[in-house]
Amino acid sequence: MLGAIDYSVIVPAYREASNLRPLVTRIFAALSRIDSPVSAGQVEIIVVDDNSRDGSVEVVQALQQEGYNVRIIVRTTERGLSSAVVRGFQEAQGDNMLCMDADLQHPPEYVPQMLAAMSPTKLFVLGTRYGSGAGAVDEGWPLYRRIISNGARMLALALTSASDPMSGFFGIRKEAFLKAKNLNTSGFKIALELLVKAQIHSNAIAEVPFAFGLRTAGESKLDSKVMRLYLSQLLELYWYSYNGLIAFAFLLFLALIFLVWRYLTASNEPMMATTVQGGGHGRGQ
Ligand SMILES: Nc1nc2c(ncn2[C@@H]2O[C@H](COP(=O)(O)OP(=O)(O)O[C@H]3O[C@H](CO)[C@@H](O)[C@H](O)[C@@H]3O)[C@@H](O)[C@H]2O)c(=O)[nH]1
Repeated sequence: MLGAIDYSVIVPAYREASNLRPLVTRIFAALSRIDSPVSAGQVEIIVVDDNSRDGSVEVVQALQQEGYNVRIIVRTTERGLSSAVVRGFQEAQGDNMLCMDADLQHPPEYVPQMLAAMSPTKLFVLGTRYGSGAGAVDEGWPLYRRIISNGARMLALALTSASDPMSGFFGIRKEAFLKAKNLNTSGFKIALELLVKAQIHSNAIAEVPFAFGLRTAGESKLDSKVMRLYLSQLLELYWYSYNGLIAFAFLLFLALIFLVWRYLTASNEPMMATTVQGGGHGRGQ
């Protein structure tokens, strides 16, 4: 008979069929080690999949047959990373809830330590890619990815004392999650959203440095839409935290960045002669 589930690991997943088996088996192998502070029987894994139709359901069913405590929620009417995480938290049985990517960039071997770091006084655990003990964050990343990642992190520094609010490897206690109202789930950065809206103070955050792995299967969903969503989420959080004036200053700052970006990209574009026939749908400049 299964004992009480104290810990829930939520895995948002879109087209991650090839990563689910190694993810689940490695998590439970880590929990089964003699030195694990949390035992495997206390843990459930919930995969929240947005109708990938890539065999993910069958992989999870096979793992269930083998005795792993894992289930999959398939959403057919909703899409998006943050809303998938929130759905998983809503379904979780455990009072301690961890979120991690399916793609093995968040090492499954850190799961026991991350779970055990949560307590009634440590309401939030953050897997951080910065600080001592973390591997080189951006090793192997292309330059543009490094600039985006560091720029995004700096813009969030005024909202939280957490060292890596962009991280998707984090945990939250259920009582803190329930305190967060009006969550904006349209973007990718649900950890930042929860840190601000659940009003997590710095002394309630436990940080666990980890080495961010490289994705070896499947594809990243990071694109320019994700970045736009992040900027609008930041604006809303500045408004939420500081009210009008600073949010307005931040908006001006964003407008300035946009203008500089337009200027730089326009000066790199080749000169082209464009002929638009009458009635066309060209985006005139
Ligand atoms: N259900 C669902 N899952 C999604 C969706 N989009 C992405 N995911 C899942 O969310 C996880 C992260 O998505 P990636 O596409 O792998 O993200 P990334 O670009 O590698 O971004 C990583 O770095 C960020 C910090 O720079 C992190 O914030 C992010 O969580 C992730 O770790 C993966 O498990 C992916 O399958 C979606 O629309 N729906």
